[in-house]
Amino acid sequence: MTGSKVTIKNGKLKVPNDPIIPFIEGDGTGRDIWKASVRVIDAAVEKAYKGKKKIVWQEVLAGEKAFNKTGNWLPDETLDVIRECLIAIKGPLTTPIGGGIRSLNVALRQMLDLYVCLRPVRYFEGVPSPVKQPELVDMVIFRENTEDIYAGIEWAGGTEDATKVLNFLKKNFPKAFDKVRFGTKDKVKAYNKAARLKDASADVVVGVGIKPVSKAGTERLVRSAIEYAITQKRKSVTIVHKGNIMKFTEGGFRDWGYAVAEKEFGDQVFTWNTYDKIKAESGEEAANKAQADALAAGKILIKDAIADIALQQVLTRPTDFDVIATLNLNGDYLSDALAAQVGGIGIAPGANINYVTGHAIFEATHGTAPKYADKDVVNPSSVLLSAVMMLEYMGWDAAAKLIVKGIEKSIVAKRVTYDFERLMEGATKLKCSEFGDEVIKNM
Ligand SMILES: NC(=O)C1=CN([C@@H]2O[C@H](COP(=O)(O)OP(=O)(O)OC[C@H]3O[C@@H](n4cnc5c(N)ncnc54)[C@H](OP(=O)(O)O)[C@@H]3O)[C@@H](O)[C@H]2O)C=CC1
Ligand SMILES: O=C(O)CCC(=O)C(=O)O
Ligand SMILES: [Mg+2]
Repeated sequence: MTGSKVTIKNGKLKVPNDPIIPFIEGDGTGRDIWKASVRVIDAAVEKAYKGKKKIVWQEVLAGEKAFNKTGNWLPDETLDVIRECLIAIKGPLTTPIGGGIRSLNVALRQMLDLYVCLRPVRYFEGVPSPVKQPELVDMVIFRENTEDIYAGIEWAGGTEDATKVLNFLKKNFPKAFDKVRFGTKDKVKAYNKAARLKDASADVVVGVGIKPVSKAGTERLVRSAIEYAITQKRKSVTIVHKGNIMKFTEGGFRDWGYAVAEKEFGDQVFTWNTYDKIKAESGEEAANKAQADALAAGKILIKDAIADIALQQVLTRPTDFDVIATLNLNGDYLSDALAAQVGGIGIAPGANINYVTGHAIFEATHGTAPKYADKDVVNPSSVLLSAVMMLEYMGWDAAAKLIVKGIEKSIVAKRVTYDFERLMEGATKLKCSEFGDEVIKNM
């Protein structure tokens, strides 16, 4: 195989003119999207650099294609190649619900310790939206990508392991165990009797999960979000959490987040913690003035919001949100919900990054959309914009800009895939591959 590897030295990426970039095609619609996208990426690089730069694609297997060819859902070789080459791009991979294999997407993020799931959400002119002013939406989600529910510590209800965990709780943390509503036969029986249920089974079947959230894991995520806000000249970082209910995981995330902001970024930021302190000591007016002065001086505002109200306010007051730092599950919900405001999941890109090792896998926010698989109809823009993020990460901004230009012009001309066409008046419906052609034409 020709091509050279991307390397990293002293935290700086070195990208050759012929970088080997591993790609995973993906399951379901991943197949359609990849075919359309790779042509667009190659065309943009060719147009921007006239043959001086060229990506050398190397297919690596994961998901159904890997299983069918090798009997392994995620072959070691795939990990080895991505580890070596640093930067990769992937399509979505199917995860069964309830049982079966655990998520391969999550496995890749875990194994390469890609702790930031970066999902920018911005409006493109002409995109159909259910909100009145979608152009006000410009947010960047930093979603923690290795802890919380992604740690995957769960035991299936009714198994020996779940019983062991429940017995451990019963013995060591009796008060906590008491809160497990149907954790004993007596509780199940008493309820069934009171409810006069015919099936008076007293089986104890409780699925148990543990959600770890660490100080170190929180700090590296929030640090990355603040560094991004500073370098990209953003106005605020909002820590989104559910710390009122889960005090030591989500609440810990909030507190450690504020602490790392104050300790490591000192006079570059102004936090709501500081605001509260000034308010307690000198009153509200003084606190308001301190905050206004700090923002006028270009400091980044570090604030927080509880997750449920945050989901409402990103919709009703989008300008209050800029960079968002949040835990895994909140970030998962937020990224799909926010995508809806700016045209939907068909135009929602993302990246999974470890800023220390330089490893990064770029991928759309959406999944495999199985009902559309192999029909050549879905919108490839999420993967195309993920490729834009990848090219920017590589420092190939000129090629990135061409893809954005191509997408923008295609949307303004109302030549779009089904997801946009069904919401736009007078639009022409294009297939996934035809939209790819249109973007190339418009670059
Ligand atoms: N990173 C990854 O690899 C991810 C994988 N998944 C996996 O994908 C599978 C399917 O998940 P599901 O919950 O159905 O979510 P999906 O994101 O796959 O699809 C949900 C809906 O979103 C719309 N959609 C998705 N992709 C596109 C696109 N490219 N263009 C236009 N519209 C699109 C379609 O809406 P409509 O019906 O309105 O046309 C589709 O029915 C599951 O196995 C899940 O685990 C899920 C998320 C991420
Ligand atoms: O891995 C999966 O199947 C789902 C992942 C997901 O929803 C996401 O990354 O947003
Ligand atoms: Mg998701």
